[in-house]
Amino acid sequence: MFSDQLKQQAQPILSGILEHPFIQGIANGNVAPAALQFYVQQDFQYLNEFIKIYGNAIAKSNDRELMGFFNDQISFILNSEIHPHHIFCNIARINYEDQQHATPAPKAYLYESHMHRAGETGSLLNILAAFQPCPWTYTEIADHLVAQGAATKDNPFYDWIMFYASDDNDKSMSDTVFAFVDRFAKQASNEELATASQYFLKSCELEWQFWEHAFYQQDWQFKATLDHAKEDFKS
Ligand SMILES: Cc1ncc(C[n+]2csc(CCO)c2C)c(N)n1
Repeated sequence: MFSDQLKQQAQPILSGILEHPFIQGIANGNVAPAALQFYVQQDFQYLNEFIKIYGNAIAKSNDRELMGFFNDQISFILNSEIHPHHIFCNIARINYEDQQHATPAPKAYLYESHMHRAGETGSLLNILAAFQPCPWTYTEIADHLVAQGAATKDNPFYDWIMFYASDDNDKSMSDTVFAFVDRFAKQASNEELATASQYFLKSCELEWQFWEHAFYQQDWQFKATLDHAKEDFKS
């Protein structure tokens, strides 16, 4: 199946994510507050873009099942994804509302642009492939942390891990997306599959880059220039 092929192709990137110092920090309950804060600031912006991309995806969908799926994703982001953000904010001792006005940093900007670009191709296969690493890598991260015994009650990230860990009784969100991907892949040419695979793998790398830029707080070199320019237009 195409989804199995995608997972296999992405293995080196997935290993890189699981070994990333940010994820290791979650495993041992110790991540620098500055990294958590940068993550929440950037993720808030990233998820806003995600909602718009899902909205566009609904406009391209022709069946109610897919429309319902995208609708569920939007609801999930609006109503549930705030929970893991609150966990990071509590650990970093920062106020969530204060983190919601950041300028997207270069890596987040690239990831958001990549998603929009997938949308612009007009192909639901490309859109689903580009967005799949979002639920997939998070489920893999959480399940990996549970399997390595990191989800203990004394770990401050316990609730974060359990939020994303897959539930035995429930088909995970990630499996649902892979099922849609396979459905569209059946009607696709080899060339279309190759394109979708590139969208998928680049999003996987951008997931890695997202942890990386938060861990090291990588921002625009001339961020002060950007921010000063914003001030110039404030009345
Ligand atoms: C950079 C980044 N990637 C993935 C997620 C996790 N996530 C966001 S929405 C969603 C459900 C799928 O629509 C999941 C699992 C995140 N918060 N930030």
